[in-house]
Amino acid sequence: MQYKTDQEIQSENATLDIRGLSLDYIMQDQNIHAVVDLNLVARMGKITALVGESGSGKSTVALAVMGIQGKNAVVSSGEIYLGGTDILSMPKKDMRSYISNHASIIFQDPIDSLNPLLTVGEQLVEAILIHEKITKNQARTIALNQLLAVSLPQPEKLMKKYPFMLSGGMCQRVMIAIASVFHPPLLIADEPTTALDVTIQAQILHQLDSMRKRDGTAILLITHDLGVVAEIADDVCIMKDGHIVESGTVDDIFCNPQHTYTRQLLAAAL
Ligand SMILES: Nc1ncnc2c1ncn2[C@@H]1O[C@H](COP(=O)(O)OP(=O)(O)OP(=O)(O)O)[C@@H](O)[C@H]1O
Ligand code: NI
Repeated sequence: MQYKTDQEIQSENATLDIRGLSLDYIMQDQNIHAVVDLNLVARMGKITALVGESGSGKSTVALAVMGIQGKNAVVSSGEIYLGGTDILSMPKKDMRSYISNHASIIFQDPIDSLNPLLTVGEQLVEAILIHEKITKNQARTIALNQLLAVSLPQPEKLMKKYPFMLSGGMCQRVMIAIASVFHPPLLIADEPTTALDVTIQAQILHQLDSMRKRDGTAILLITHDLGVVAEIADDVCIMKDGHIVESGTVDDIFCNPQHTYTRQLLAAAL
């Protein structure tokens, strides 16, 4: 019998498996080492929280996985396995469509993420038609169901509305509906509730959790909020200055933190 290494065991069920990723932003007078030799796994049907102070490199990781990092970003080493394939080794043109079939991202500011000139219905139908060869009417039916799935009432009316007519919480639900329309194996949520009222935050997190349960989506949740992490995450990665300083299950991190920085974060959150 062959024994598996820790890395192999960790990689099983890994929808996202980042190995040794280093990414620099090239600036005129200096290079910023935004991500340094980073390893991170997001598992199917689980929520992995990526936590760290502002500027530690969390969003850079998210953008790199989506292939939408800034033009001045250079990956100097590492692999990003998405659904088992290293996206960094793909030709650029294949990479874009591969990523869009495997991953979605939602951001902090849902209103900015929607197109102000199109109705909710038009944007949802458009997103559906990108992924499925069906008629507009069929796409409309799916769109209505998607809105119901994120607990938005009166979806018929909502389809005709423009983003500015909705609250921030409703916009974020619409974003989740759009992001989950093709049941992506991976959803990245980059501080999805930071801009929302506390009461709405819990509802949005609940939507992400039901997506994980319903579709088996692996969710990478970027957040500052350790309370949210304790409540909803399965795994946690603690990031500082471009490095993952510690990772483990929620129990590992909260009950038995190894790194000084993790202890400081926990102490600050009490
Ligand atoms: N396009 C860019 N060009 C140059 N530097 C950048 C660029 N984007 C980000 N940075 C720098 O890279 C580092 C990591 O930024 P990043 O946005 O990934 O951090 P973050 O952890 O998401 O922070 P926050 O919690 O504030 O969102 C920071 O020093 C930031 O200033
Ligand atoms: Ni960020």
